[in-house]
Amino acid sequence: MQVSQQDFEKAKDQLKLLKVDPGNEVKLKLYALFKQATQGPCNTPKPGMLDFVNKAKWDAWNSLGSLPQESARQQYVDLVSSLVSSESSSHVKENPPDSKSGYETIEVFTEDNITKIVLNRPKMKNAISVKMYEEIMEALEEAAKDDSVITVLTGSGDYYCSGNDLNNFANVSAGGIKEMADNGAKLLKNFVKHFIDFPKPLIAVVNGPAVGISVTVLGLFDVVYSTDRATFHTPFSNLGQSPEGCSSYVFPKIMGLAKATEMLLFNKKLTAAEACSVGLVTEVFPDKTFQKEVRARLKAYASLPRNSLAISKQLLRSIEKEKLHEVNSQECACLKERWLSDECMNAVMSFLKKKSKL
Ligand SMILES: CCCCCC/C=C/C(=O)SCCNC(=O)CCNC(=O)[C@H](O)C(C)(C)COP(=O)(O)OP(=O)(O)OC[C@H]1O[C@@H](n2cnc3c(N)ncnc32)[C@H](O)[C@@H]1OP(=O)(O)O
Repeated sequence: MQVSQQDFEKAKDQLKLLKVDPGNEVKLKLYALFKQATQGPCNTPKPGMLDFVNKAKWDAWNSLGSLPQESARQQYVDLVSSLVSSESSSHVKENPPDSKSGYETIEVFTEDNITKIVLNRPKMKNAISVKMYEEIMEALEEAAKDDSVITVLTGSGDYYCSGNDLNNFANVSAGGIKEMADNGAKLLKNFVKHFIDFPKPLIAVVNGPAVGISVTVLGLFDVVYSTDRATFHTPFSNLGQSPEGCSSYVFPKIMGLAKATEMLLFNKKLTAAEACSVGLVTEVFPDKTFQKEVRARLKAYASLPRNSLAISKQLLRSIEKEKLHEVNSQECACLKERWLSDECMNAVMSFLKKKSKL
């Protein structure tokens, strides 16, 4: 049976209304089928090697070969309807009643004097997209001003956070790679600044593995609680990159130069127990009782006098603030250069290639 134009248009509209991100691989497939259905086989010139996004799209479309337009249309409609039905059968979590609305990539709510910021891209292991960097900064600004006593950062799903979303490097703007690196460095510097300057006690509730920038900024938190299931990994050298989040300064101070070197240069992944023994993590809890035990601690801390806590935090942190801003600037300047290097471009390209199974 042929798919009518009406069914095809309906599928297009349904796709726009999907709440759950179908993932890059599926998005590429949908793109390719749509192009094939509307324009026939791929006949445009192949984009350049470094134009990651358009190259991945071109490859996906080209891989459909001479698939008839009618079959592409059918496959497109089938794929959209399978996404719609899997979304309606999956549990799409509603925001809790007191949650602050308007965020796409995080959830924020305040309860018992605690503002909780939850990284909410569980299918992507809470990788930090550009949008998520921006939303976390906005949420921290709001939390700094609201009535809460303490602020908590945690992840949804099985991961705490898989670090920078490597797709951030795929969206090369018209200004080219240099402009992308400039913008990335500005964004990163501002992001880390929000942690350096945060005025209230900031607590990380590390609910699962943590990678990259989600690990490095832990040195700027006041307390880090972790499940025993978590690991702490900063694979910067694997990616041809260099440390950020002030870790080049804070990690050696916390754990000594040798341990910091193992992590930041040689990609050593720490277990939660190891991270605790070197002082990066404050306390580790069995995964089974993690949430319950941590909740009890947080509730107790949040009942302490607000101003006293904020003033004491300033006393503990203010001596280092200027130094931290300086380190942040240096790290971002260094990373900007790294992002333009062959070492980094090849590593990122290899991750994105594997992802889109090219
Ligand atoms: C604006 C620029 C600021 C830059 C700041 C500097 C920051 C530096 C860093 O943070 S460096 C660290 C970067 N992160 C990584 O290198 C991790 C990459 N991801 C992985 O290695 C793995 O995905 C994993 C070990 C985190 C999890 O592995 P696994 O359990 O096997 O799950 P999947 O790989 O299947 O993951 C599911 C899904 O999520 C995608 N994904 C996960 N993490 C990232 C990521 N960091 N960037 C992009 N995409 C990520 C993964 O590809 C899968 O997607 P798919 O379902 O295939 O579409």
